[in-house]
Amino acid sequence: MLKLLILDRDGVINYDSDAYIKSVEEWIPLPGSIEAIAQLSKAGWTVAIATNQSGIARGYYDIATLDAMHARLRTLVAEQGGEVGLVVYCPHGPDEGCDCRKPKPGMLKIISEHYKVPLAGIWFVGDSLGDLEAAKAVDSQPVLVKTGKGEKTQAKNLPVGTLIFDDLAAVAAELINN
Ligand SMILES: O=P(O)(O)OC[C@@H](O)[C@H]1O[C@@H](OP(=O)(O)O)[C@@H](O)[C@@H](O)[C@@H]1O
Ligand SMILES: [Mg+2]
Ligand SMILES: [Zn+2]
Repeated sequence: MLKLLILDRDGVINYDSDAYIKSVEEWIPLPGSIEAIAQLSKAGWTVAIATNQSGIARGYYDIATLDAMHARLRTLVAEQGGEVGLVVYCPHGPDEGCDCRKPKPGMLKIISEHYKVPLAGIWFVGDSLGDLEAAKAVDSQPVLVKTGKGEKTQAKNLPVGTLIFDDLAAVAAELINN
């Protein structure tokens, strides 16, 4: 079966900001994250992304800008010999009642259906409680990294069984070496 790993974006792959990541220039990879994705990819993992992007609904940036951020991510990973799989985002605001905004698991379901891989036990790596709750909702494995909002999230009441790592590089090392 396909080795599928799903990542949150802001605070896991790139630095996050309480002012949102509003441009390609503000989209700055966290140390080791690009290399981690490339190494996972070269080790046979399919790396997909599920990201809330309410900044679209709030009018802080547009879809073209979001796509440019993801093109940048793909280029950087490709330069390291890896590739990025499906990127799914929720462009909606918190009050729109959509099915895709985490902590709802809609984006995880889209990725599961795209790759025909059941979500049970699939690692979903995030920095926010909503990421972990989304994983739990579909019996995936919630994985918290301490980057982004992760240290603050760690102080909250985490879903039972949540795994905790310092950063995405540590997650990659665990998956590749075990
Ligand atoms: O971590 P992912 O899902 O990749 O993306 C999070 C971002 O969409 C933004 O989500 C916002 O939450 P609200 O959407 O305003 O509740 C805030 O937390 C921002 O700081 C953050 O940049
Ligand atoms: Mg995040
Ligand atoms: Zn949505």
